[in-house]
Amino acid sequence: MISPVQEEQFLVRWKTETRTNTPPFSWHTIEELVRCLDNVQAYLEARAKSIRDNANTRKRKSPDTASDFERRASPFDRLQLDSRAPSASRSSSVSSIPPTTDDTYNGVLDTNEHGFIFCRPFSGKDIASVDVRTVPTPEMTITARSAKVDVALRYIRAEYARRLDKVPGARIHLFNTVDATTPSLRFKYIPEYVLTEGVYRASSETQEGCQQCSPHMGRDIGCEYTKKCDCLEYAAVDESRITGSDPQMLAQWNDYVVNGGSTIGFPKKFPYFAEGTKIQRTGCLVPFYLNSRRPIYECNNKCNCGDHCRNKNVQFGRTVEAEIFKTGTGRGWGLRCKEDLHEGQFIDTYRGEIITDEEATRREDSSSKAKASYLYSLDKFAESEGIAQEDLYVVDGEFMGGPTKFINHCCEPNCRQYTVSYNKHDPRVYDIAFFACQFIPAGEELTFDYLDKDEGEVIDEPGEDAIPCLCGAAKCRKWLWT
Ligand SMILES: C[S@@+](CC[C@H](N)C(=O)[O-])C[C@H]1O[C@@H](n2cnc3c(N)ncnc32)[C@H](O)[C@@H]1O
Repeated sequence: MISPVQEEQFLVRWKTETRTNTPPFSWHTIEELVRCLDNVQAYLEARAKSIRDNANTRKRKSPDTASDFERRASPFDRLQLDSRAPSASRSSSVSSIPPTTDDTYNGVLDTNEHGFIFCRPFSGKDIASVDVRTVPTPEMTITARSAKVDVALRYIRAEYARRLDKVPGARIHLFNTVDATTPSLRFKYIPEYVLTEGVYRASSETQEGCQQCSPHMGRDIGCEYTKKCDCLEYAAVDESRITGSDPQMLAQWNDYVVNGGSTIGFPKKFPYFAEGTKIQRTGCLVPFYLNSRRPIYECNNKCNCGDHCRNKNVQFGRTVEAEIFKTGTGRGWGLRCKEDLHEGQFIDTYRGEIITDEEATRREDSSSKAKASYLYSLDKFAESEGIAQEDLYVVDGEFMGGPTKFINHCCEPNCRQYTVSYNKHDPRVYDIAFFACQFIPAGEELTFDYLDKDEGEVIDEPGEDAIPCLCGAAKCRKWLWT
């Protein structure tokens, strides 16, 4: 089912028996359109064919346009249809409609609490008139009557900017000197994950806070005695602090190395610099975590250490201003920050709908290969906790999420994503957080490696439909993923 968070409406222009300049229009939800899916499908296929037939005489759109991403966002791809559902070939033909030409918009309509923003069902003359009895709001009528493409694009830009203004945290800007397009309005900015059907977080009762710590344990940094902090129970052991000066601990450690068991009581590695220098900034990830794949366990609101504990960071969200910008290099939109970022600095989390593995497979099967770039499997603890593949959850950030959805891939990236957990007893729901893995000057595009393999891990040969990589790095692998 489509999430009801943002209901989309579609303007249908009805075909009449006789040609008319004032064809009847009416507004419908996708559920209503499904009832006449065969007609809609026939229309889309006819339209696709007509665009294909005319392709030679039309200006070819570069792949660096919004329509490429709009196309993938076909609501039909997201419909869970019952046994009368169209075949796979039907949904793939819907999602493979060629891009519209410059003077058209794909007719997707977005509604919000203020009413309708834009409509333009197809190329040709402006919509001459709309039957106001079938249009839900006066704003929609006015906009529909005056929806020239350039006007519409400005409406869309203004609406997108309005939505960005409402996103909590440091401001997000939109910048495009390449063309008049705006990222799709079919995207809802959400501050937290949205849990969909069949997805459950561990109950908050399972969340423990550290009880032996206090806000002031000498250095005013919260959980500074990492041997004591319960939140760091599963964190990496700081072996450099296990020495012969404490023979009992050394013996326990040697026993642990041979026999395994709990690491409670050993000193742990604190994830962030608690006190800074010019290079090692307070709050930035320490090199051990920066260069490893170890999960980061942050303190939480059940802890005794208080709000200012330095082991709380990602949970407070983005603090740097970000800018979504059109790359102009065939990679669509990208993301950058408006200030310098230090090595190990937290940028933002990845947000989206959390869906079951089964639902992720369904969405992948009914979408293009590029869909994979929005799906993150929450599988960090699968092996250690023995969680079967089908029981894992996946984050889908394509239609709901945050600005990190715009971070492009680079084979020599400047950011990396890390696992951050606030509830060590919940191995299926945790945060994916982006940190700068080197100094990043203001304005430089943020990138990470979509494959993110461990060093030495073998990467499969690219398949026939591998997406070519345009990162331009000296060591570019030439494709995004296999
Ligand atoms: C998660 S999205 C990133 C944001 C995207 N550029 C946009 O405009 O919405 C991933 C998609 O961006 C494009 N992309 C990202 N990195 C790329 C690269 N290095 N080369 C080519 N395309 C890239 C691909 O279309 C990919 O499927």
